[in-house]
Amino acid sequence: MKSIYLLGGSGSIGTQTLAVIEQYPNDFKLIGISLGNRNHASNEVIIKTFQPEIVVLKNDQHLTEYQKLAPNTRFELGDEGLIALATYPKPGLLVNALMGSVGLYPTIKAIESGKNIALANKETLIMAGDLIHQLVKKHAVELIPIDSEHNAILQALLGENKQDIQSITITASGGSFRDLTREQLNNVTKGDALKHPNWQMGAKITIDSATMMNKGLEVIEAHHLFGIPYHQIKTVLHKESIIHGMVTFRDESTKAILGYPDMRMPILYALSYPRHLALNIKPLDLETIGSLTFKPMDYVRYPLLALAYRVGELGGLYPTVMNAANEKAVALFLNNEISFLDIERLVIEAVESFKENIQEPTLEDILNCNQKIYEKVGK
Ligand SMILES: NC(=O)C1=CN([C@@H]2O[C@H](COP(=O)(O)OP(=O)(O)OC[C@H]3O[C@@H](n4cnc5c(N)ncnc54)[C@H](OP(=O)(O)O)[C@@H]3O)[C@@H](O)[C@H]2O)C=CC1
Ligand SMILES: CC(=O)[C@@H](O)[C@H](O)COP(=O)(O)O
Ligand SMILES: [Mn+2]
Repeated sequence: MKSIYLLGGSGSIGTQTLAVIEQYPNDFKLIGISLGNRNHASNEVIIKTFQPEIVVLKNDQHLTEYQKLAPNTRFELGDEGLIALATYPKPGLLVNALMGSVGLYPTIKAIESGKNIALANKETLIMAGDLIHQLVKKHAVELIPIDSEHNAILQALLGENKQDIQSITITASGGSFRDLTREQLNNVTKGDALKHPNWQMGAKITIDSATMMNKGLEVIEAHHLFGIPYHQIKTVLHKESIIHGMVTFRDESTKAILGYPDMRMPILYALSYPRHLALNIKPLDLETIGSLTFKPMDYVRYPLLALAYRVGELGGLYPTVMNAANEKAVALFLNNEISFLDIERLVIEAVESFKENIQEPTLEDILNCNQKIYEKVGK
């Protein structure tokens, strides 16, 4: 029985992780969970059903009601609560399904407390990939990506020798505006942007997918997860999202991992790694799919992807600047304060005007930079 801790249990990845855990009551036990504010009724069901040892809430709004549902549960609040969960003194696997830069510090504390990590929160690696890499080594824990492309590449790399890799390829759906020109992007709405063609995801990543920032973040994420130089990390437009990731070896043979766009698959693999357990979903039917299509990535149409490669190469605090500017710009867009194209304008401006790089930043440098940029962007 594997003990599971879940940060961000009320979100898209969080609720799908709970669905996977429920399917395997003899393999996984939920020990701790953090829940947000978005759905009180659903929080009640989760607390009552799983009776976790520790529950972290954003605030005390419904605390007494929740306490009645789980009298033996320890309840904690806010950012300190996230750390209490990450450092809970029992081993296990921590699934980080928080959205945004808030995910970094709890990941670090969980690694320091010896927990294995199943990481959906890609922002952690964008901001502090080098530090995380060092800590994972020092504390001898596993870091397993949940992000679908990286989870696929992890599978394709099993049993392979790193020296044999020629390149890795991350597929991109193109997002909600993939059929529009840049001119047409002037008139798009938030409602349109939130309609991803293939995946049901939280609002922030759905917007990142529409701007192609998501692919940019994923390129940097892949660099840190697999230790592959940027020039060996490729992206390709693949509108079906059936192939998630590929590895090409130096003899040109290529391994690809396929599956319908359903995050329960990479989530279960991260929980059961390196085993594949059965999952009760629609079987992959290539005869019905018929054909898969690919188009070269267009860096003029998607300038944030080009920026991400540059920022990744620059290193230091640059990825944190790009990530913080993007997180703030997307929040402003979702709050109807800026237009869709303002997102990329604000991110590019933040990176271009940044002059205080530190090549090997400490955690404190990273957190300070993140906060400073977040506060500045859009002012
Ligand atoms: N959704 C997907 O299919 C995929 C997501 N990812 C990555 O996984 C991560 C999570 O994405 P997703 O599930 O879509 O996001 P959601 O917005 O659906 O969920 C995020 C979760 O984090 C919580 N949260 C957000 N901010 C805070 C905070 N300050 N303090 C405490 N809790 C907080 C939310 O609480 P609340 O309920 O209050 O909102 C919610 O539980 C992101 O990094 C994303 O890029 C990667 C691949 C696929
Ligand atoms: C499900 C997942 O991993 C997302 O990160 C996905 O990749 C988003 O789709 P895009 O290919 O449109 O970015
Ligand atoms: Mn992805």
